[in-house]
Amino acid sequence: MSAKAPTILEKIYAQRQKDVEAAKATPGTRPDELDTYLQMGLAPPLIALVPRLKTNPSTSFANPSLSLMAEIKRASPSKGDIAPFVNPAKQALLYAQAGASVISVLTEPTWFKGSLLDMRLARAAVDALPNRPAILRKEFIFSSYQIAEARLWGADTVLLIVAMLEQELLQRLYAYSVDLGMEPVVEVNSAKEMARALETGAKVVGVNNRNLHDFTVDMGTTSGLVDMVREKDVVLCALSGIQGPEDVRVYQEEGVHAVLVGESLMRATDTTAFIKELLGWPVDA
Ligand SMILES: O=C(O)c1ccccc1NCC(=O)[C@H](O)[C@H](O)COP(=O)(O)O
Repeated sequence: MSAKAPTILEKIYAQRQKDVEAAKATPGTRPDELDTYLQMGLAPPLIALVPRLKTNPSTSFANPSLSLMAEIKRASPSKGDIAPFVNPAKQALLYAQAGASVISVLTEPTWFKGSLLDMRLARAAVDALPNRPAILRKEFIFSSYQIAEARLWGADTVLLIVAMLEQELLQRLYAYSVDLGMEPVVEVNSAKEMARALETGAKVVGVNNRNLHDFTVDMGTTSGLVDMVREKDVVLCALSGIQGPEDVRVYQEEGVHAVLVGESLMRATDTTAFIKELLGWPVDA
């Protein structure tokens, strides 16, 4: 009997383990060195994710209001190249000026063509803005080392994907991230994963409409999980597959608090106009 072929998530995980081992063995970025930098207070100041997600251009006129997590995505395993030569600093500034509450930066290099430098530049571009957006390290995280890296390179939050992590490790990484001042975005794709996310005490949960094993996108995935958090103090975000205002309107009516948009923003010819149209925000918002 032939062994089952690894899914894309398993392939990414295996490659990232090698990448992290290499970084940990490199003089200058060994784990004890990152710890020392953190203890010396060398990580840049950060902002709190939850309050930032609760402020957005629609706070004054929509109930519930809806925040934007805008992603910088050069490429992806499902689509190949999307915008390989995007300037992450300029893109981050555009997103921030259009009203994004969070800028999500993919830092995985092999399939997404991202890097920690992309994230650092996105942060630098928005750093001096009043009420700047939070910076999310969008990564396949399985080690506290990657969370320490994120903090030192200027993230305000990190992604923890429940499907990749045993509960004990998920809990440990969640606690480590909070210890460093970063409330993570905990990503789920099913009711079972949502229950595990809530068990950690997560305050921000992202439901990924994309199944990371087979790439299928089901926009009803988020809708199907709204009731699990309706009475809870949890910010619920819909991730992936969002292409137009109709997708967003449905989520907003269902009580979703934020949407994370990657590809359709990267392909927009007028990013600012597209954001306003997508979120139903006035042009001058
Ligand atoms: O985007 C992919 O093809 C992908 C495949 C396997 C694992 C993760 C993947 N994407 C990461 C994301 O979660 C998305 O970049 C993000 O939610 C934005 O999605 P979209 O708006 O559909 O670009």
